[in-house]
Amino acid sequence: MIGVIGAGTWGTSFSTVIANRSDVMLFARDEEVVNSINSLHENLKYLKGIKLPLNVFATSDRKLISKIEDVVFSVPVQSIRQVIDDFRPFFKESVRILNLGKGIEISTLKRVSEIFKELLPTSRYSVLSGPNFAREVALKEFCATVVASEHEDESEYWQKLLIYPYFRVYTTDDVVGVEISGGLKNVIAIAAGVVKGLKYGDNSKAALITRGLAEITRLGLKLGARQETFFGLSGVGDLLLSCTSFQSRNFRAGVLLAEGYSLDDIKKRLGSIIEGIYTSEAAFKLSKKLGVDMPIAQQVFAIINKEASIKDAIDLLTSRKPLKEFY
Ligand SMILES: NC(=O)C1=CN([C@@H]2O[C@H](COP(=O)(O)OP(=O)(O)OC[C@H]3O[C@@H](n4cnc5c(N)ncnc54)[C@H](O)[C@@H]3O)[C@@H](O)[C@H]2O)C=CC1
Ligand SMILES: O=C(CO)COP(=O)(O)O
Repeated sequence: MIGVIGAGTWGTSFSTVIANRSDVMLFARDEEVVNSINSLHENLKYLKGIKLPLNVFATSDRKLISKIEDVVFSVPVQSIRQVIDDFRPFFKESVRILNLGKGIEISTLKRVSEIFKELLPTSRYSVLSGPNFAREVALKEFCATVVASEHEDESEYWQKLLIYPYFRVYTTDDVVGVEISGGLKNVIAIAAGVVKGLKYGDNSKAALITRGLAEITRLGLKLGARQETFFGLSGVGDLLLSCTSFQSRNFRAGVLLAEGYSLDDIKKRLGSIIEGIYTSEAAFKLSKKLGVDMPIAQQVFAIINKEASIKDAIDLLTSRKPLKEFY
């Protein structure tokens, strides 16, 4: 039995992948979600219209995690600290963790691996990230993804468990690179949505994605990541996906910002987490702290923080001083 904490869109969809090889216990905090999964085999709140395999069960009883060795975390990054705390009394000491969340904690500027190291130092941590829209995965459309762990046997454990003809899993030991690329792509996806909402052309879109990748890579390298990771599935793969598709909530949030909707309205309309809103603040703070030039992320945060209008932000980005392409 594998445990999945967070029965939102991705946690529910990901359970269908695990269910190819193992029973799944989904931990939800919302009784309505528990009941709909157990009685209808469908998560009506987060993944309506998708029938779940019969070996996916749900519960709100945290104590049941004490019987489980392998735990997948699929909760928004700003809530992870709280959720670890809630479950901590019940975890096995050497619990194996696979994190699916994409982002950076604003209050500490920590990546998720660092939060786990702080709160559950004896756990065995891996992170999975890549171009994987939840609904397409649940529909078993082919995709690829990457699992990163500092310990090869851990990433290979998850690879063996999850890989399936429609779900191709690669491994790497570059945890920093996968966490930074997966988290930061959401910020650039908001900017890409703004560009789309303003009806800019395809040249603008390509420029934004490429320069977005350049600044994500600069931050990653400063934190010790490897350059090649940014050309991989969690890097350019997920960035392309999220910057070009209305399936991305971050992209849609950007479109709605450009159309003049307030942040509160956008959150209500989309109804599930828009990680880039929060990661833009963490990126802004990290870029200042580390002295890394991240002009697009900084302007996304300025728009979200109401320090700049969209017009001001674009004026500032397009009138920057001439630069070498890589610096
Ligand atoms: N939806 C997608 O296609 C993908 C999402 N992700 C990432 O996975 C993470 C989760 O995303 P989604 O499932 O889409 O979000 P969601 O908004 O659909 O679901 C979030 C889930 O976390 C739970 N949650 C939130 N705060 C909590 C708290 N304090 N305590 C307990 N539970 C809490 C919610 O009840 C809900 O079940 C995000 O970091 C997202 O970027 C990654 C790949 C694909
Ligand atoms: O991370 C994702 C796909 O890989 C999901 O993107 P959004 O959070 O923008 O919907």
